[in-house]
Amino acid sequence: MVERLSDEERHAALRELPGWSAVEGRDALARSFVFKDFNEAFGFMARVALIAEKHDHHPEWRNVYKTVEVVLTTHDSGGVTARDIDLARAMNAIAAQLSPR
Ligand SMILES: C[C@H](O)[C@H](O)[C@H]1CNC2=NC(N)=NC(=O)C2=N1
Repeated sequence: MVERLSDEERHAALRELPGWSAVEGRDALARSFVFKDFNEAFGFMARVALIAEKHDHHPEWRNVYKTVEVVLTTHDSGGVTARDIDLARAMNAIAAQLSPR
């Protein structure tokens, strides 16, 4: 099983992850992505889904129109691990490709 990150490791990782923050009362990370429209939001989810399957690591997420709310945690480990940091980084990269700011 993958080890949970320490508070220090999690904070250090979050500093390198624009848009992500720690969830209150739970060992998890969260970010909201807002896209141009539903098509972009769903395109984002489709791309992320392929990566999630490939790495066998899946987000908790919710889509409403052009917004995708994501929570990342490693269920098997009961908290945030390097697997969540990797997926968060991949999500930021995909989102940046879809709607560059
Ligand atoms: C059996 C399978 O490998 C596990 O259940 C995987 C699937 N996807 C997962 N996703 C997440 N976020 N955490 C996990 O612990 C996890 N475990």
